[in-house]
Amino acid sequence: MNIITTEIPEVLIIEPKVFQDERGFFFEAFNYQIFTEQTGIFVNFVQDNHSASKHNVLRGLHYQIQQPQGKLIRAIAGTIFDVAVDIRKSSPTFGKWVGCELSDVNKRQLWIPPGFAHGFVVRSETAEVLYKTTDYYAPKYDRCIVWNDSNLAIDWNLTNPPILSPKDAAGQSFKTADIFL
Ligand SMILES: Cc1cn([C@H]2C[C@H](O)[C@@H](COP(=O)(O)OP(=O)(O)O[C@H]3O[C@H](C)C(=O)[C@H](O)[C@H]3O)O2)c(=O)[nH]c1=O
Repeated sequence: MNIITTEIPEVLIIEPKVFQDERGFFFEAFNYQIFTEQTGIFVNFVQDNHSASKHNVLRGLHYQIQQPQGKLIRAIAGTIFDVAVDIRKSSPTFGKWVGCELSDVNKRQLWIPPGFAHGFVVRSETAEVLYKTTDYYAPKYDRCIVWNDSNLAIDWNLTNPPILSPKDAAGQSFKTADIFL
């Protein structure tokens, strides 16, 4: 497993060791012992999520005001641009974002600890995303920061306006977001 650091020290890009042969490929998508030994992060994933999206769908930026979720994200089909925003008020990188292309080709994963807003946009025709979370879904604590917030100024590199859920289209601005972290 290869670990690539990002401009936010706690957000990591993980490249699994992939075994290719004439049949195809195999890799361990998650191994607790290797993950903790190589990252020094002790995680307890309690939920596996799976979403499928069309081209140019943008999901996010979501965060939780209580029971914040850490996430280990990967695309098992297609390509997404995955973004993490540091919303930890005490953090030296508060308000900073990092993005990474995740795809079924690069098989990269993104580790985003609790305390971040998360979102992604689909760059391929369709994409299927799997992600593990360190806490359970709690809709009453779910919040959304609007994807194109001018203070965050995330470069989604879009050619057309994204397809959003009504919830995401009505997201808060970063400045008015009720960030508790
Ligand atoms: C997230 C979630 C959703 N749901 C139900 C609630 C809705 O009826 C339906 C769709 O939910 P939502 O529109 O919130 O799904 P996404 O827009 O993909 O939200 C996710 O997208 C961004 C990228 C994230 O990082 C979060 O994991 C999550 O907020 O699934 C559940 O039953 N359990 C869950 O854990």
